[in-house]
Amino acid sequence: MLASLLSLISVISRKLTPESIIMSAQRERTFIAVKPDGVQRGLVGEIIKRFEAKGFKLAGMKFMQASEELLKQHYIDLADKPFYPGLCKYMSSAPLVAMCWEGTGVVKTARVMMGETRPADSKPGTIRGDFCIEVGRNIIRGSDSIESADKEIALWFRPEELTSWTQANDSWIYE
Ligand SMILES: Nc1ncnc2c1ncn2[C@@H]1O[C@H](COP(=O)(O)OP(=O)(O)OP(=O)(O)O)[C@@H](O)[C@H]1O
Repeated sequence: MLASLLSLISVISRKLTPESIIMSAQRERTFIAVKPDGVQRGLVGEIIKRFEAKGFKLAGMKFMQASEELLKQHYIDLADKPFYPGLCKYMSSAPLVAMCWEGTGVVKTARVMMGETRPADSKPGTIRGDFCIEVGRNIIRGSDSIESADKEIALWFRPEELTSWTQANDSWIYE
């Protein structure tokens, strides 16, 4: 009886540490997609490996062929660019992997890990710096701000498709 009571107190106190409450309030998420060229070149595992090794948590993932309408919505801020129609058509032409990653500073850090839009400007060690040479086939997409991340995650995922790392179970709570 005493042992169960102590165990219950231990579980409650682990769940309600000030750190876990702060992490829950500060949870940051970003939208990442391995583009059709990244999927076709077999780079999905490599990209997931880099994000996991860095310490980010995968909160959602789907392998899908997106509609051109979804891509037009996703890239709406680029609607006046000459490459916009081709970009939306290409991105919807074959399966991609849409992901939601979570962790402190994930929006900014993911952009650093990706490299620059133009592969030629991307340093070795970044995803685009290591694996591609064409701007129109630059393997990966990542949200450029917390506001875009929120919009993009809502566009690509239903809430029930995302795991909440701070609530799922004991071993998933950040400490
Ligand atoms: N000049 C260009 N010609 C062809 N495609 C381009 C050009 N500039 C950008 N793109 C494509 O459009 C995508 C979106 O452009 P954006 O300026 O938002 O770059 P990004 O934020 O680095 O990339 P992404 O949005 O894919 O994460 C680029 O990743 C690239 O694939």
